[in-house]
Amino acid sequence: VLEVQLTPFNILLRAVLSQLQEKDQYSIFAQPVSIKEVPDYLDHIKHPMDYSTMRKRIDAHNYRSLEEFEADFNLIISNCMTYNAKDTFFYKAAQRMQDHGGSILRRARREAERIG
Ligand SMILES: CCOC(=O)c1ccc2c(c1)NC(=O)[C@@H](C)N2
Repeated sequence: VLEVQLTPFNILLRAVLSQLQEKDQYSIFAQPVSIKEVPDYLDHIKHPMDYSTMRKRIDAHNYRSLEEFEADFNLIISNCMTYNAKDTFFYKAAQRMQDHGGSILRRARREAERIG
């Protein structure tokens, strides 16, 4: 059985990830971009990231700080804005996700300070 240690920090990260995913109403950030669907994606994007990969990193205790978690979130956004042109549905979705994420992460930072 996957023994995932439930530290307060890990519980916080999982809650923040769920709040971010709630804002991804079309689940375009939920899984790695499909190389079948987007064959040239890895020619442009050297560090792909998505929410399922972040969830794996939480369970593997790969995040030692909220900053490291935020860096992966920002990677999702920057990859999307790099690969997709400004007038696309995807680019606009990344802008909205960035706005929503900003306030979610600000609240999380205060909570992380509180639990120490
Ligand atoms: C089934 C077709 O799916 C896609 O082409 C596709 C699906 C999801 C995507 C994406 C493309 N591009 C992106 O930049 C990130 C944000 N998400």
